[in-house]
Amino acid sequence: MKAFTFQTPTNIRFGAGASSKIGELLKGYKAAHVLLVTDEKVWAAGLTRNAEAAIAEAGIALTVFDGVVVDAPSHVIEAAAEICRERGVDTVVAIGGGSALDTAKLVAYLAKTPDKLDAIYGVDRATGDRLPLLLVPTTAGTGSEVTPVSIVKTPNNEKKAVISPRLLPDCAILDPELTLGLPPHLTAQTGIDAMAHAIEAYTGKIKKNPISDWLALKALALLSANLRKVCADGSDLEARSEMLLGSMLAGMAFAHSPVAAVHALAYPIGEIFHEAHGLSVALVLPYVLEFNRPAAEALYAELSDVIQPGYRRQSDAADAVAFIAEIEAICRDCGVPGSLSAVGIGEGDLSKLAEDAMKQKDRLLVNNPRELDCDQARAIYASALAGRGPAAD
Ligand SMILES: NC(=O)c1ccc[n+]([C@@H]2O[C@H](COP(=O)([O-])OP(=O)(O)OC[C@H]3O[C@@H](n4cnc5c(N)ncnc54)[C@H](O)[C@@H]3O)[C@@H](O)[C@H]2O)c1
Ligand SMILES: CCCCCCO
Repeated sequence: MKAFTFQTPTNIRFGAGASSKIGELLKGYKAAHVLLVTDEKVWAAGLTRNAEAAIAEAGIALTVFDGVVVDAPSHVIEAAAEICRERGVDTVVAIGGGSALDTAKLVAYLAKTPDKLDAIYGVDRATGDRLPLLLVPTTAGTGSEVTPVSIVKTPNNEKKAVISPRLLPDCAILDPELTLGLPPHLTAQTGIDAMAHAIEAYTGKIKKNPISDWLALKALALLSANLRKVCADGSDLEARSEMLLGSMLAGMAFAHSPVAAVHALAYPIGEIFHEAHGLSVALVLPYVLEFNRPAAEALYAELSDVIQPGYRRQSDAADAVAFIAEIEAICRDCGVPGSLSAVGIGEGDLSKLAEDAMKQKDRLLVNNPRELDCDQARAIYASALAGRGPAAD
């Protein structure tokens, strides 16, 4: 068996109402002044209320930073880190989606180690200390609460990654009650992003390992069994719980066997057309899988009865086709638009999208089960523009 390493937060608290118990946890981290990182919508929805009450009950000072902006722009991260330094914050808590979690990870780091963000983009370049960090996801989701990754939007609208074990939190608190109010379109997009994490981790060419495989398989089983349910009825707490667990397991999986072409082709849609990350992923997912199929047939076949428990295995070829058809059906059933045209993308945009996707060659595309060049990336976008149906070869 190939050698591998595995790293994940040591402290995970999972359960309905878990965020209400954050006060005792913070006392354990000797917190005296907490910065709560969230965004206006999450705050206005009352999702931080229980945590704020618990922090007050514990006699801990609190500064609320509700300035998180989607895709974690660098200037927001730097501003919040400055607030920490100015006000003597000693602990960072985030309650929100991936944008809030990614913001908080770097706020906790930069508040303690005043690096320049430009100096720490990439792998293992953030080597300093950070403030104690607790992450509470409200989408299911990016899995950012258990990954060593923060994705940052730079001033020139590029998405850059800081990848360092320093970004893993001291504690991940998963409270499914906080996801109950996630609207159906966000539920679908974030759930499909989580499925893409599991699929790409499972087919990762370089770092796939037995633990990332087990995590990806369990994640995919949980996510595919519950996504339609929570899109139809967001009040289903058990289904929401399984989605949150699935997205966390998918995060752990891709943290060790990184994502690939689905994400490489999704990023430019977010950067150029400012579409939400999850939607960008969902718009290209079936088409990238179809492109990969010749090289990933056996692996996709292994996933065919994971996402459809009643599916009877036939042959790798047939099972891989069935797997992609079911992913396509999940996207369709959960309301994902069937064409890139739904977000204003036209034929004239495809070359630029493909050129930008190729910028992820060294970080993401290297993990893809099938090599792809710029022309093939453009052809995949063309298939995604043409809409539901077979993609490019
Ligand atoms: N660090 C990682 O490992 C990792 C992995 C994947 C994606 N990401 C990044 O995460 C970001 C996407 O995160 P996301 O998909 O969770 O969305 P998000 O954090 O950008 O939030 C999207 C919207 O959903 C709202 N929202 C969040 N939770 C809600 C709730 N429970 N009820 C109602 N509204 C709610 C937010 O207010 C926001 O308006 C992107 O920047 C992406 O690059 C990071
Ligand atoms: C290694 C880069 C991780 C990307 C996270 C998914 O957007």
